[in-house]
Amino acid sequence: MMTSDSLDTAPTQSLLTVVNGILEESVERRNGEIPHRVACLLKKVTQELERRMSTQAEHLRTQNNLFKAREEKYQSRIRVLEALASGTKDGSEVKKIKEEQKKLDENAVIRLIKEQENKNLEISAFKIELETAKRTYGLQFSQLEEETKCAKEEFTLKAQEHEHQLQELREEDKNLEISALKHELETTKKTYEERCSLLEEEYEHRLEEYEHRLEEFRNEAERIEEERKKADEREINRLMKEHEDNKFEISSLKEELETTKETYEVKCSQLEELKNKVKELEVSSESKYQKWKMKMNQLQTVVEFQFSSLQRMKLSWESMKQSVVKEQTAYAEEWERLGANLKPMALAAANYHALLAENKKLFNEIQELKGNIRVYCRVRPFLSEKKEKQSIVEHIGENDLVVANPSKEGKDALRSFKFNRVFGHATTQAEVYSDIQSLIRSVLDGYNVCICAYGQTGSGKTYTMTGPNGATSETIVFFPLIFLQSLPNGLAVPDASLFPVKTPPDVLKLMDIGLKNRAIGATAMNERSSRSHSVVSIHVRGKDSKTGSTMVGNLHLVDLAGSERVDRSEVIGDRLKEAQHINKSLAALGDVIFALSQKSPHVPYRNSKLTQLLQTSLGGQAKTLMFFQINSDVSSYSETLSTLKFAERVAGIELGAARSSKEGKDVRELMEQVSSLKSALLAKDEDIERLQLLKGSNRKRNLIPRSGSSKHFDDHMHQNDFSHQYELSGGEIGKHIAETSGFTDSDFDGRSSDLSDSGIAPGTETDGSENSSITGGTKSSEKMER
Ligand SMILES: Nc1ncnc2c1ncn2[C@@H]1O[C@H](COP(=O)(O)OP(=O)(O)OP(=O)(O)O)[C@@H](O)[C@H]1O
Repeated sequence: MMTSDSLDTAPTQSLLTVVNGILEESVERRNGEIPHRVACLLKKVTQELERRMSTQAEHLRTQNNLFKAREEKYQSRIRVLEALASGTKDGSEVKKIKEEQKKLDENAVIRLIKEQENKNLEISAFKIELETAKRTYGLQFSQLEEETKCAKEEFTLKAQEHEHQLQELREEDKNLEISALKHELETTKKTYEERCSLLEEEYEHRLEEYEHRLEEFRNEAERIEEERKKADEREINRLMKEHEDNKFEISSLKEELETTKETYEVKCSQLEELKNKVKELEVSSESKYQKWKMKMNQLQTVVEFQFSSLQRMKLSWESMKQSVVKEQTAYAEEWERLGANLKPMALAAANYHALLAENKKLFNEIQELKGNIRVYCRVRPFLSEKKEKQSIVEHIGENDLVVANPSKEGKDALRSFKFNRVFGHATTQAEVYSDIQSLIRSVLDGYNVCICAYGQTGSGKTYTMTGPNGATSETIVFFPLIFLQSLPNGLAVPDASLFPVKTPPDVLKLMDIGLKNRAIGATAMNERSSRSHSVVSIHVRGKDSKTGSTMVGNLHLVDLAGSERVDRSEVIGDRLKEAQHINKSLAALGDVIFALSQKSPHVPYRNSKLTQLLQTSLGGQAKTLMFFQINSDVSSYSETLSTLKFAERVAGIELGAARSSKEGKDVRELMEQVSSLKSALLAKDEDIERLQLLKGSNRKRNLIPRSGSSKHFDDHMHQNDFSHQYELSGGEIGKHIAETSGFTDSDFDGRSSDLSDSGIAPGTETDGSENSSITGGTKSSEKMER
């Protein structure tokens, strides 16, 4: 391998020698009259060249060191790879990489040598050019020297000649001649000096040319050096990058090699294990083969035995087949019989739903006969802006709902209520109407019907009674009333007006006027809170042209003002007064309901105009339906609970069967029949009493006087009747009242024991109820009659 010193510094050295030669010559020339300036210039050039030469030598030494270091690294890498390759069977790959790397390195070195050679050629060309210039300059210089020498010799000869002539003239006319000679000498001297200056000028010119060319050489050398520097840098960068890549590749290869080595070792150990296992298996298979052979023999005996038993089974299967055929025919016959039996059952199942519907109808009829106020509960949906609110209503069934106390947890928090009907959040006005239309139509049959809405403020009473935008034929629940006629009535409400109506739109128009006149105000709980009760009474009178019977029916639509806690509705001033009035009248309604549910002899109807107005609906023979409206948001829990408790109490009121005002021929006949039956029954009762008394007189001494026996029997019946009533409705409801109004358990038990002591037969109860439905009277009124 060539060292960079011997390779790169040689042309610079030769250039320096040339320059030194020029310098020496210049110094010699200086002695022989070469100007001092040229010597200085040459010295400067030499110094510059020396400096550059040393810089280049330094640069080359650094590069050489770099190359050496790189070569050493490659060598060590190769050594590592060789070591790795010798340690594994896959060394061939590493060798291949090593060879590739070596080739790449060699190519790089060859390319560098080529570049170096090219640059050497360039430098030697410069050297030759410089030599030629030097030679030309030397020739010119020697020419000039020759010329100067000739001129000098000529000058010496001429001087000698003039000296000789001067000697001669000295003798003749020494002074004249001397002056002429002096003049000639001066002229010659002048010419010589002129020639000298010309030569000097030429020399200067040549020197300038030389300097210029030297400058050019210098620039060229700089350019070449710059290019070379750049090329070197590029090469170094590339090699560095390559080196980095190789380093990375080698490390990844090393890792791969490590993992391969590990896997190879694991595989080797596994192979060893497998080999051992194969050996073991070989040993065991031999013994197994012997065992299998034995088993085969055994199996053969078993198979032979099985075959013989199979033959036996075949025979028995044949006999079984025959018996199965017999069974199948019997089964088919049985199936046909079953089909015939199933038909009526299927028919019965088809009628089941119809029966269910009928059942419901009958239940409603019984309800009507019992005369309970119908209690409906409707849950108002969350208004759009409060959709995210938590609901206290846990369950809504057709007839029941469960509310949860938000301050309690678990089962203790839940409380269930049963009503005639419960309407959930999604119930529409149309659905409500379809449920109550038969009730409303009964107005046309001469019944008094009262529909009343009760609930806390903002719970949807007005919505239920009139629809979302007041009374319109699309939304109002009660619109399909037909053939309405007004009937004058002395109303207890002052300033109440009575208008004749003929068609449903007439009614709607009046209701609309009434709604507009109704006091409405905004409270914290309802933007359009009704601040008064609204009662719309529709009086209907009709006549059956066929039978000649007449009927008079009343429909009361009562939209109560909201019950409210003034602290929650945040009312003040007039609103507060309104709220107090509203609450007072509602409290009066509560008192009436309480008295009725307890069958109190005095019912305080006269405590408020509202209860006075509703007297015929609550205590008379009307059909009454009360909507209890509730809000299901958590903040309304206490109001909702008290509304539901109140509703529960209302459900316990027995009004007796509603009585129609229709009185036709058939009804009159029926009434007559009933009264004759009643008198017959009374005669029979007296007979029984008499017989009982006779029987008793035989056993006891103290005879009961005949005049008091009837009264005692009446009392007995009275007691039975009361107990019967209590059992039908009071027992169940009594419990609720006990919870809501401080009715104690002992009271309740006492009444229950009355009931058990009475010993009334179930037949008597049935007789009693049939009686009341025929006469249309209530149970209490029946008692009075007796
Ligand atoms: N079933 C329902 N579906 C949709 N919105 C309802 C329903 N019930 C009530 N609302 C709405 O709730 C708000 C309060 O209803 P409404 O005015 O009928 O209550 P209210 O019980 O009559 O109140 P107040 O006793 O204060 O007069 C109204 O905006 C009404 O439209």
